[in-house]
Amino acid sequence: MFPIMVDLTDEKIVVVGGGEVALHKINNLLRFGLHVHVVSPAIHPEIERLASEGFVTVLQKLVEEEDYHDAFLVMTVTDSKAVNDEIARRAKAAGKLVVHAEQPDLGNSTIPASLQRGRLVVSVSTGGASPTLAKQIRNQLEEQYDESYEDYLDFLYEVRQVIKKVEPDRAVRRHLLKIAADPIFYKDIERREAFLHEIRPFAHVTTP
Ligand SMILES: C[C@@]1(CC(=O)O)C2=NC(=C\c3[nH]c(c(CCC(=O)O)c3CC(=O)O)Cc3[nH]c(c(CC(=O)O)c3CCC(=O)O)/C=C3\N/C(=C\2)[C@@H](CCC(=O)O)[C@]3(C)CC(=O)O)/[C@H]1CCC(=O)O
Ligand SMILES: NC(=O)c1ccc[n+]([C@@H]2O[C@H](COP(=O)([O-])OP(=O)(O)OC[C@H]3O[C@@H](n4cnc5c(N)ncnc54)[C@H](O)[C@@H]3O)[C@@H](O)[C@H]2O)c1
Repeated sequence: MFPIMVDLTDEKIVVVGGGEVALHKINNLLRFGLHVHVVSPAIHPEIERLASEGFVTVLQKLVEEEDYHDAFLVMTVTDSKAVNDEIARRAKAAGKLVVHAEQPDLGNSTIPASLQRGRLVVSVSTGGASPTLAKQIRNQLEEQYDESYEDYLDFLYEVRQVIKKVEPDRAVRRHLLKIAADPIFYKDIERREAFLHEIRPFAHVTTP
């Protein structure tokens, strides 16, 4: 399995099935600010609530191909293996990302356990061996990478944007970016401001 970050902001995501597992998968997608389409005759009350708040669009019916033909990502989480298999087969043939929540090798993607601190995302996959272990490792990492990383990553992002703008020389750019990643800037917030102050004056200089 190849790890990759995918921007799903403007993509259609369809979850087929509206039970407990669908709810879990939907909540995970919502954590990343995504909108989700759900197709299922039975809908978990919590999914109904999310729909009433506009986070989820529900089609309360048995799934048909037209419900996911324009989707980018399809998750099959019904309690019918035959239905899950059929959707996975068709959606994969149509070149879509497919998570088969019951038999992962019939899809082409799986969801890792993840933690998010602003721009920092850490995800853990066990290749289907043990989602529970993935969750345990994620929980351990959650303690190491606490909420303070959110601001720290914003600082690093800002530094990177400024340096990319002001420094035309690749070697110098790399050197400056390496300095920015010194752990001292994680620990000492005042130094962040000082560093930004040092590099910012050149930010208005544009290269022709
Ligand atoms: C990581 C996480 C992400 C998320 O879903 O958000 C995730 N599953 C989570 C939890 C979890 N899932 C299950 C249990 C019960 C214990 C157990 O069965 O082990 C628990 C534990 C719990 O709930 O505490 C049952 C289960 N899961 C799968 C099957 C089918 C099979 O056997 O492969 C069955 C059996 C169904 C049955 O009983 O028939 C399949 C998949 N689950 C995956 C991801 C993908 C592989 C990721 C990897 O290996 O690293 C994969 C392959 C496909 C996919 O769904 O993407 C999330 C935890 C993180 C979090 O909470 O944040
Ligand atoms: N990947 C994971 O993390 C994970 C974890 C646990 C279980 N599972 C698997 O997920 C599946 C669902 O589990 P659950 O507990 O949510 O089941 P559930 O019984 O709570 O929900 C099943 C849902 O599928 C819907 N459904 C059935 N046929 C349908 C059809 N033709 N079209 C659209 N929707 C249809 C039902 O209306 C219902 O909402 C099971 O196969 C289970 O083995 C996966």
